Amino acid sequence: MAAIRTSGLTKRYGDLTAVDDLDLEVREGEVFGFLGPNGAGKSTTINTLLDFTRPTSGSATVLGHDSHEGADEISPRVGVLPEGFDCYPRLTGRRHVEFAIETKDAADDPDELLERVGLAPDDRSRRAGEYSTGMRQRLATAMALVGDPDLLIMDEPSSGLDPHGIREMQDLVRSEADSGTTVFFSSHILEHVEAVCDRIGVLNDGTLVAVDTIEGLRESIGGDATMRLALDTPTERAREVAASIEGVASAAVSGQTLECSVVDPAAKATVIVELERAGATIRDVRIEEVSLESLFTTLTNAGSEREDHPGPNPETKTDSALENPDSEVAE
Ligand SMILES: Nc1ncnc2c1ncn2[C@@H]1O[C@H](COP(=O)(O)OP(=O)(O)OP(=O)(O)O)[C@@H](O)[C@H]1O
Repeated sequence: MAAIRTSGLTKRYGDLTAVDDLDLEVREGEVFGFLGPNGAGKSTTINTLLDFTRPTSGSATVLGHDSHEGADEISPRVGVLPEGFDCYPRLTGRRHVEFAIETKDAADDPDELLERVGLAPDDRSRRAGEYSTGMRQRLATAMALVGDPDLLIMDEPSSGLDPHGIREMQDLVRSEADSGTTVFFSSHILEHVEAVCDRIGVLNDGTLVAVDTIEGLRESIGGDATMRLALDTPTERAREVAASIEGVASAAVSGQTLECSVVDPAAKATVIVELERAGATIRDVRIEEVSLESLFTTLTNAGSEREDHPGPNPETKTDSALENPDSEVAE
């Protein structure tokens, strides 16, 4: 069963079509990133799933129930992190979570949830009106986790968080998914999406323009990666070895660097292994992937069409495998 399924979902506001004939499936247990430029229709879609707004036509099911008819069945099983969470300024953070627990008739320990989202014990007893934006976001996340939901719907979960908080949010999303929760979240921050999502859907002007894994999108758009290997002595033999590897489209020597255009991600490790086997000494490896920003720009034409919201810079992302132990080659 799909955790979320929309079919022909359409929402119009007068002449404006915010969501246009959307067919979307989010599988149980996956982390699904919902991307799109400002005004693409992400929040409208989420509001429809949560029955905050009714579609003009089409329908949506959430956890197997119609989003409107089955709202009472859906609501206790869904945790929601809304965009721009409004707190009760006079109530403490802990009281907010206690309130969510009472409302859902759940048996959670508020401090355990607040601990999970990194809200310090002292802060839990402070009035939420005194909270920073990031603290409010952590509080809203704790409230979304109440009742161990089967589905988490998060609108911009990284909003207002510092880099440490963003990392914690990513860990939390992954650990929720590992325990079987489906996570559906919208974001503009592409590197966060890339870090946690199993699949992404890209919405543009209310229309779904792509659904795939990030690797799948890279492949379908034809994004080759470029490997730059700094060698002690970049010989013609080294170039030939690299060029003969399946998945390497071309190889060229420039100064001390051997540059390979790689069409199959698996070929990157082979290039290193085969060059070393051929006696080459590799000093450094740099890999430039087609960045998610670049994919996003290609899919949404964000740069050319929306002068009010300029598109992200379609530059490639550079990783040095030797400097960054998390990069693909080092794994
Ligand atoms: N209540 C409303 N009345 C009229 N138009 C609306 C309403 N809500 C949304 N819209 C319009 O629908 C379109 C989609 O808006 P929506 O908020 O769903 O986009 P979004 O993808 O979530 O954008 P953002 O990334 O900026 O949050 C926009 O053009 C917006 O102005």
